[in-house]
Amino acid sequence: MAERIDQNLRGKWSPDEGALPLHALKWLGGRIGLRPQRTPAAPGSTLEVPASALSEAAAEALGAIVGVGHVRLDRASRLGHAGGLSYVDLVRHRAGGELTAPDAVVLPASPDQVVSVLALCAEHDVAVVPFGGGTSVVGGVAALRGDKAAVVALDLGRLDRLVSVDPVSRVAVLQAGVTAPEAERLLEPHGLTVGHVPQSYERATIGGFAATRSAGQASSGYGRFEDMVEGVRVATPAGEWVLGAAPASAAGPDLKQLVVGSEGAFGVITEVSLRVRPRPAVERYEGFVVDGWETGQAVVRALAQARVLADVTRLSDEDETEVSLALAGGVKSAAVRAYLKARGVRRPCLLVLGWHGGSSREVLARRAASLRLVRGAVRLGTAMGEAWRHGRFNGPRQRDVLLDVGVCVETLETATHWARLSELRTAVRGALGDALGKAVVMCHVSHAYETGASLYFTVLTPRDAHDPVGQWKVAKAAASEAIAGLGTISHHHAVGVDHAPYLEAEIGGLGVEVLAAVKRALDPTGVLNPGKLIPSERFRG
Ligand SMILES: Cc1cc2nc3c(=O)[nH]c(=O)nc-3n(C[C@H](O)[C@H](O)[C@H](O)COP(=O)(O)OP(=O)(O)OC[C@H]3O[C@@H](n4cnc5c(N)ncnc54)[C@H](O)[C@@H]3O)c2cc1C
Repeated sequence: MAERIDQNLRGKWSPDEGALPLHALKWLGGRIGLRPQRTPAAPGSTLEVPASALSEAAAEALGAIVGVGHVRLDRASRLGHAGGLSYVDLVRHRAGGELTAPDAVVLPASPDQVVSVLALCAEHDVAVVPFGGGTSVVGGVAALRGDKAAVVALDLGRLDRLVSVDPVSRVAVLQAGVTAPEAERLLEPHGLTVGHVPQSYERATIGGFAATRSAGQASSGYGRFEDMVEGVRVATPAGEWVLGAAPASAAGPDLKQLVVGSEGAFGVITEVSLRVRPRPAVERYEGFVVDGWETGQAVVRALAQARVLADVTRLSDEDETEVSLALAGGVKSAAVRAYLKARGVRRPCLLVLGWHGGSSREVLARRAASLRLVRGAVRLGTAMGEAWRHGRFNGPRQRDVLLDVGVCVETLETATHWARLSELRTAVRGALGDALGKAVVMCHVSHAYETGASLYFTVLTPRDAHDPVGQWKVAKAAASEAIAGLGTISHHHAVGVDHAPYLEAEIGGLGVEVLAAVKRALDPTGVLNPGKLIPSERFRG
């Protein structure tokens, strides 16, 4: 667990050294006019961390609950919990902007300890930022104190157990701090899987997924994370709350769904009861290319509406397909381009489909049902599908090396109904292009529903060396304005700080009031995650 507290990993995703290949640098030079600049990944000693504002009395009392060694006031621990992993967070850790560190890091070892910590923090006027994997990209773990005297990061890494497995009902209870790979490792002997595979898989936690309504790459087959949540155990300053007595219930509104997505503002999720599935014996991934975005989205819509989506269904637009081929480089991508040209595909859009099942027969039957609707596509076979699977977690590493050479590289996401999907995509691309000038704006659909789909954008542009944070903030605001009214401000990254100003436009003033009222009931003095989810001015503790 201790290795998770590593400030060096706040400036990049992984400690592995890597460099951008020459062909990719050349391509970026031509496409966005990049002139490479060096950015240190972890300047370490140059970052300023002010003296801790946590009172001695509070630190001692916290130590009495969690153990003295588990209240950390040292610089490395505090820097290791200063913010999440958005582009702006990474830039700040590379000394490109102001960084706010918590006054201390507190590591409870049990749900009961979390309840006691919250009561104590309320008594000592200390804000609490629940911290899972710290992979938030919307400011969800920013160390904001609001109107409190101090702020601590509540690292849930010691809540790392598989509590129980009910193989008959296919329900497993996991503690909140269990990371996704660890959850799979713990469930493997039972022949079970969670099936939640976001790109942040390697570092994010079960509690974080529940707190943000996360969606993984296989959401078409396994569902979004909230679909998997059977129950939650939550610590709040008002006491413990346990929800989820049955798989379905008409006992009033579904209160567990009020906790799921509450981003640490209502309580700290300490255990999650999850619907789990048998581990697939067979997984088959294939690549296809369709001609143009409109054709591609019509195919995905047809699959969704006929309810024959593959477990992984991912459509890249022309720009994303071009970048994938350009950055991959080599003989193979040149051969693919030549082949597509020969087949008359003018605007290649890559479609990756992946089916899971208990046997080859089952997988092939599901594949056949899907492929009946994938008309007019060029098949690139399992090699292309497997290449995608092999590189499915490479995004954050590629981001590290792009950052190293001075690229502003960030993502944002939304969702809307099919009838508006293209309008929304055009609006966001236009807003980002206008704000950033020479930029590549890529887009893909990776979560599809009968009535609509998500859109996920990745932006590459030369970084403004003088004000990298301001450069992205302007672009992000422009994109958020474009989204408002056409789609949701977040399909799966959550609200955090970044999207809080846009929440009211989506859920209405009454909606914000309802959230504030729930917070008042569970967290009357407002110690939990100030400034996240509910804008501070709308909540008075
Ligand atoms: C490179 C990269 C790729 C990503 N890809 C995806 C993706 O494919 N799909 C996706 O959905 N998201 C993705 N994300 C976003 C992020 O990984 C998710 O939001 C994830 O669910 C956060 O989990 P975490 O454990 O890191 O939570 P954290 O970042 O630690 O916390 C997220 C929020 O939840 C709160 N919180 C954390 N744990 C608890 C708890 N136990 N109780 C109450 N509140 C808590 C925090 O205070 C914070 O507000 C990505 C992020 C990165 C950096």
